[in-house]
Amino acid sequence: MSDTDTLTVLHRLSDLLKQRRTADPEKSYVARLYSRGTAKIAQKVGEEAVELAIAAVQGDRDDIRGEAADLLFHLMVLLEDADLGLDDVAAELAARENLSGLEEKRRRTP
Ligand SMILES: N=c1c2ncn([C@@H]3O[C@H](COP(=O)(O)OP(=O)(O)OP(=O)(O)O)[C@@H](O)[C@H]3O)c2ncn1[C@@H]1O[C@H](COP(=O)(O)O)[C@@H](O)[C@H]1O
Repeated sequence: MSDTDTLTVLHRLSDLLKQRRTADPEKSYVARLYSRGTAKIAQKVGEEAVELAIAAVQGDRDDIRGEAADLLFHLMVLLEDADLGLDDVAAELAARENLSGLEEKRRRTP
């Protein structure tokens, strides 16, 4: 696998986000986010999601790519802050395989 392979990049970032838990907030953006707390991290995820949504509507693919990276990065910080990782999310998605979203909604709605 190459250094830019999708899963390799995500795992490398995931490992870095773990290491940053004990880093100096003066020297690391991620450590600063952790030190500002869960509400601040959640706020950043919300902001980045809105920025991505706006980029999607405007339709500039470079902007969409950049904003999607910002959102994914901050989402991974949020997961690490919650003691969760991409593996947990992948397991959730795997459990949903073979069940259509429409069928899931039908089962949920009385
Ligand atoms: N992928 C990213 C990444 N993407 C975006 N960002 C930062 O996210 C910030 C978002 O910009 P904003 O203006 O919204 O942030 P802000 O001004 O601090 O926000 P407010 O506090 O004012 O709300 C910018 O500072 C970006 O540089 C990232 N910072 C770090 N990483 C990765 O995380 C690693 C560890 O980073 P450090 O912890 O800083 O060493 C890096 O090596 C990168 O791999």
